[in-house]
Amino acid sequence: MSDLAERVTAALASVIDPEIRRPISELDMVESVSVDASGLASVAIRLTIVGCPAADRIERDVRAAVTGVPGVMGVDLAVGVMSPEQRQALTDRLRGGRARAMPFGPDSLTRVYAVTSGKGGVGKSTITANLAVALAARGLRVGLVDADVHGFSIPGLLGLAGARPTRVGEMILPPVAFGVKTVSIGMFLDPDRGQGPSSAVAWRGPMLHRTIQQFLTDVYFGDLDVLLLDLPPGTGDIAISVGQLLPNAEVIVVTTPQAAAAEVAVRSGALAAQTGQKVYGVIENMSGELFGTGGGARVAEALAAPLLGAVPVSVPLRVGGDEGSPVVVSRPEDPAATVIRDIAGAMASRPRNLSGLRLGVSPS
Ligand SMILES: Nc1ncnc2c1ncn2[C@@H]1O[C@H](COP(=O)(O)OP(=O)(O)OP(=O)(O)O)[C@@H](O)[C@H]1O
Repeated sequence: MSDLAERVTAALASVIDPEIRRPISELDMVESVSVDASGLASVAIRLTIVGCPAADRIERDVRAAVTGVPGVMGVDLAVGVMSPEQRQALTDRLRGGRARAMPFGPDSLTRVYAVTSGKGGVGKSTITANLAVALAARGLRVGLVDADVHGFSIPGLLGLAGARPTRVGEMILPPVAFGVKTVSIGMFLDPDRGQGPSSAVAWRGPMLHRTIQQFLTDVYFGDLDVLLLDLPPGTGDIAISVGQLLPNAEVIVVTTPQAAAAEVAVRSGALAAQTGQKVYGVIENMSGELFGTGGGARVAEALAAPLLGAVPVSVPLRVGGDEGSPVVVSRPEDPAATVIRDIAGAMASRPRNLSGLRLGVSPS
């Protein structure tokens, strides 16, 4: 290969597949590169699937990268598609040669947080989405699984309403918003077959268990620093499934300040202990004049866990959710955003998960 062709190949390493988030050169997507005497670069790339939604972007980025190499006078770009065998080889490689297995078990370095609440409407999904975005804004690699079958509010909160994951073979590539790789049961419902959020409520035990397991196994998150799960409120099947599938997950309990809410929140936090999970902490939401304060502290005390913060009632937080523009990035100075960013700061400062390497030293 000529020097110039080598430089073109090196430049292609700067083109990142926007879904898989790795350089296309690492993904076997660069088929061939040559440069003729006149400086015309002929580049052939192959996309993972036909109709790849990222195709335009990849093409544009390839052209820009190649044109930017000094000495290149023009680009002749051929775009093809991987064969099923090539695709299989790629998905095998992305999995690190492992068989289909759940990558977030006890020996993974990813910190897994399951966010739960005693009842609906306390702002659990809003807090989870903002925490995820705040963590990603700090440079962490963040995944978010919306397992709230009664709500599916995460896609809307992140501006991903209507987004669909891309499938590469049996691998599912999650849409990314605000740096957060996001997957929701809502993304797999087929409205043409009458499936929608209301029909999903009828899903019970085994099917939900399989779905969560599939999310955790088949969705390609890559190496994550943090995985957040938005659980349905209460102590239902999903919470139990997550407890079984991810005994290493730490639980975050969201509650409002009122006594009744606090009581049920304690119950959902206590479930964590039964499945061997730890409660990382409690977040009081909608704290302040309107609803009072104290629920969070009571729940924290009952669960022997810290109160991570009290998020005040905030119009920008709600509006940001309605508009799919999380307040932690759109209005970071908002008081609710500040509290959530502080909680994310504390989470981000924890080392990677070393629960597999317990030293027998209690932190308290
Ligand atoms: N601190 C807050 N200030 C003002 N509005 C808030 C606050 N937190 C959440 N909300 C609003 O409360 C409503 C419920 O929030 P959200 O959907 O996040 O609750 P949830 O606990 O996840 O509910 P469910 O589990 O039933 O889906 C939303 O309209 C949201 O914008």
